[in-house]
Amino acid sequence: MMRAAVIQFPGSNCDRDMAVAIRDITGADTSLVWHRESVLPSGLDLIAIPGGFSYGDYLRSGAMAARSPVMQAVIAAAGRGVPVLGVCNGFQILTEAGLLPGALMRNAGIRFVCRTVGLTVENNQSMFTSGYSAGEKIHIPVAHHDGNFFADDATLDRLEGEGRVAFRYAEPVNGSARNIAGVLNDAGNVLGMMPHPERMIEAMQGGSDGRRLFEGLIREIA
Ligand SMILES: NC(=O)CC[C@H](N)C(=O)O
Repeated sequence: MMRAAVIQFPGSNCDRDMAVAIRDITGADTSLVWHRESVLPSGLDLIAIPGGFSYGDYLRSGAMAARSPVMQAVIAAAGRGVPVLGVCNGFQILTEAGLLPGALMRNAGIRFVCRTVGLTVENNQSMFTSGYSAGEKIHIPVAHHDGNFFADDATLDRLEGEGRVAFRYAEPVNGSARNIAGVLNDAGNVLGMMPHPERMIEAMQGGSDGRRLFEGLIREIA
């Protein structure tokens, strides 16, 4: 059976939603792991870093969480090829931990943005995006004040050239460079994205475009 872990930090608030999505869609044996742990459950097939307001977003969103003991284990697992999915605050934590390039700055419009946005699937060849077709337009909610992705032009060119832009906003949402909403690491086993796929897994939530990320992932991992 597939095994997954969802990491919890003080101030995480999407941890249970993420665990429910993973359990319901993939059937994985999913544990919640507190940030003070320095050892992860063995044999993990997926690590999820959920959304929220770790450490109250003080200093910079994700900066303190990135220095939690558990992140050393997450970095080691990512290095071994274990898939790591970071959503929203999770994306911020992954950039702060150096697992993904760039930074998430304050939204260009200063305000918190909380609404369902259109995304285009830029690369459907990754283990996280194989449930979509290339160029497909999907709808997934965002809820953040620091979603404005920044990287220097050389890094952005490299990300685009290597197919590491997984998702792009269909229209400007937060000032993100080149409307980037989600990026992959070099090896393709780490994805960070600001939109919340775990909040769009059944009709009751307004759609199921997020569900297909997890469905694609289970097929890739199984
Ligand atoms: N939903 C979230 O994960 C919020 C992320 C972060 N605290 C922000 O507002 O930018």
